[in-house]
Amino acid sequence: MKLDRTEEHIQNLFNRIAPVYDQMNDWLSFGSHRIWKQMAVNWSGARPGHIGLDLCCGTGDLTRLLALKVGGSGQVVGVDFSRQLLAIAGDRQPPFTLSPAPITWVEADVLDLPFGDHHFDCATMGYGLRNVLDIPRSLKELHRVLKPGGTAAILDFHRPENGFKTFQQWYLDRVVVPVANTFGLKAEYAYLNPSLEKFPTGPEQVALAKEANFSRATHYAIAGGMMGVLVLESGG
Ligand SMILES: C/C(=C\Cc1cc(O)c2ccccc2c1O)CCC[C@H](C)CCC[C@H](C)CCCC(C)C
Ligand SMILES: C[S@@+](CC[C@H](N)C(=O)[O-])C[C@H]1O[C@@H](n2cnc3c(N)ncnc32)[C@H](O)[C@@H]1O
Repeated sequence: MKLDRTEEHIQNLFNRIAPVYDQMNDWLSFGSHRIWKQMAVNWSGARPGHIGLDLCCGTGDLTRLLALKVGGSGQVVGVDFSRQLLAIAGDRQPPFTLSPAPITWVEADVLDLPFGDHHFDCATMGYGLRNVLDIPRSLKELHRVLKPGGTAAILDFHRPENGFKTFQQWYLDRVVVPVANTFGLKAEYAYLNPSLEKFPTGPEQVALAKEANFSRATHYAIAGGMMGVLVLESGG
């Protein structure tokens, strides 16, 4: 399947799936995506009082988890260029809990962030890196806005090199796409499988992070290798 890769195409795709995005993720992963997102936030290095950034925040799942981590003395910014997903994020109340950090929602392109250099202590990016048009530029922007010693965790799909690869391909094509089709979103979800073919492997992501001047980069395969988390440190 040829990927029509323009920013406007990606933006429109996510604006179209916005009404069912969260529900589809919960149904199709049996809620497991929430565990994977919590793992990414736990690996992000976020601490109380930090200024945190969630890139490609969508409806704000990781943004709210980051807000819980940095707490009332911290701040969190969620960035996305899908106005429809951001609207859902802004409407959702954080889960009842003690003083999560205030969240600011920003509609912007993560390839051209509207923030100064070295502003954030920590960052997350959940299922965004595979969808940006320029992965090296996205990593360089992330490095630019992180403080020296800042940390980040990037969660996304991972193409396993084990028996789960066949299962993952089957599940995406034979379960995810037919369910999406019931909402008239067959093409939008059919994009998933081929997008994995082009996505850099864990070791390739580590190499790209080093080229973006991150001092430390480690990739952890999770969920049987069907997902992965790239953990970064921006260096002194
Ligand atoms: C939260 C998840 C995916 C987010 C996501 C990312 C994208 O790039 C998309 C592109 C186009 C349309 C939608 C998305 C999108 O939702 C991961 C969970 C949801 C997945 C749709 C389901 C993935 C299932 C795994 C391959 C296998 C799950 C095994 C299991 C626990 C039975
Ligand atoms: C699969 S969703 C992930 C949403 C959320 N992080 C989560 O884990 O559920 C991918 C998100 O990336 C956003 N996105 C893709 N490219 C972007 C870009 N260049 N700038 C800002 N947002 C972008 C899309 O609008 C979409 O909200």
